[in-house]
Amino acid sequence: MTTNNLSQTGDFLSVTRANEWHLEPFSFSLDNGTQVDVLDTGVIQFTPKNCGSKDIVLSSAVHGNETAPIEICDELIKGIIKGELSLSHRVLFIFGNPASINIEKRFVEENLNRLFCGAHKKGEQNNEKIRAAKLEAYVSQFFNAFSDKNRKRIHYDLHTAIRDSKNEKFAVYPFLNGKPWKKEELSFLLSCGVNTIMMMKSSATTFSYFSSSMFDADAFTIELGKVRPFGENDMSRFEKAKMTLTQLITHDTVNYPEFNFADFELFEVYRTINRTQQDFSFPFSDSAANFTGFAKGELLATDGDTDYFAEVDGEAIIFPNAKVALGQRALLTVIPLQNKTDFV
Ligand SMILES: O=C(O)CCC(=O)N[C@@H](CCC(=O)O)C(=O)O
Ligand SMILES: [Zn+2]
Repeated sequence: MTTNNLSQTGDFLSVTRANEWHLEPFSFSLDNGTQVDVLDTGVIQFTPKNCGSKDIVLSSAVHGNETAPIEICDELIKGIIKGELSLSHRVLFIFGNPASINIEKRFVEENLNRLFCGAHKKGEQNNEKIRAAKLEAYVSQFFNAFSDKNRKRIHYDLHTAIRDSKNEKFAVYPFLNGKPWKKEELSFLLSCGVNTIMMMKSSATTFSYFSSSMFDADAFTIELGKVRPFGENDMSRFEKAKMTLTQLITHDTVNYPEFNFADFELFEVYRTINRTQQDFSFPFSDSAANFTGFAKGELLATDGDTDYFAEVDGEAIIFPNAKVALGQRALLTVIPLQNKTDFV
């Protein structure tokens, strides 16, 4: 696959995989007048003739082995380039870490999703840190291109989880620094088949927190299912998400069914447990699913000489990973959201 026939095939994923860390920018336009700007490997910007009212970033492959979201975005990009989908808004697609797609791993040297908000500047440089800096720049130019305060900025960072989850699809709502959560965004997520939302309580160096905090974008990390290799995803399980994303980018406005708290399971982070010692372990097996609750007093994790016990009944585990780098998050725990008044 060469870059020359991208305009015929729409196969930007293959172009991206053939150019792991860098691709010279190039542009072309579609018969319907949409401008296509390839900004780098994995980064493609679509500007329809009428720019609409939304600036939408859809990222996948921030972790290379999370293939279902890559397949969804690949299909959307192909549909747009082939003229089967007609955009109503500006859209920036990002395949975050192409080299990690090729090795079918979460990352090459370092977890890209811990390197945003300037974290890439710290310590010895590597390809993932350089990539994080570039992705920040592409997203910044995309959101800053229009100064109109009425435009709606959106960033959905699409992932799949390493473990099974009791609630198969769930979203991380980045910490909003005191601003209220948006019912309309939750209705969008529900339409994607995501009824479980985790409200974060502190800043992070994730991609979604970057767009949320720097650009006031409605941004989420969305976990659409479980990590599986290409070819092993049951794409019917992602149909609602794909259809809802298609509507989002091709319709001027989308009306979701009326918001109802009863349709959701809302959680708040109770605490974050970091791995600080080589000797870090969980008492539960690798098959323990996300959202498994523990009784007060049950052991949750051991970090060197420190044991962490559940402090409240029902404290539930999310993203347990004993192999993270020292200093990084090895476990989140959540409890049901206590205060449901802070919504608009
Ligand atoms: O299943 C897992 O352990 C990780 C799945 C994943 O990649 N989750 C994201 C969440 C990011 C956030 O907190 O917004 C991550 O860990 O980067
Ligand atoms: Zn991920």
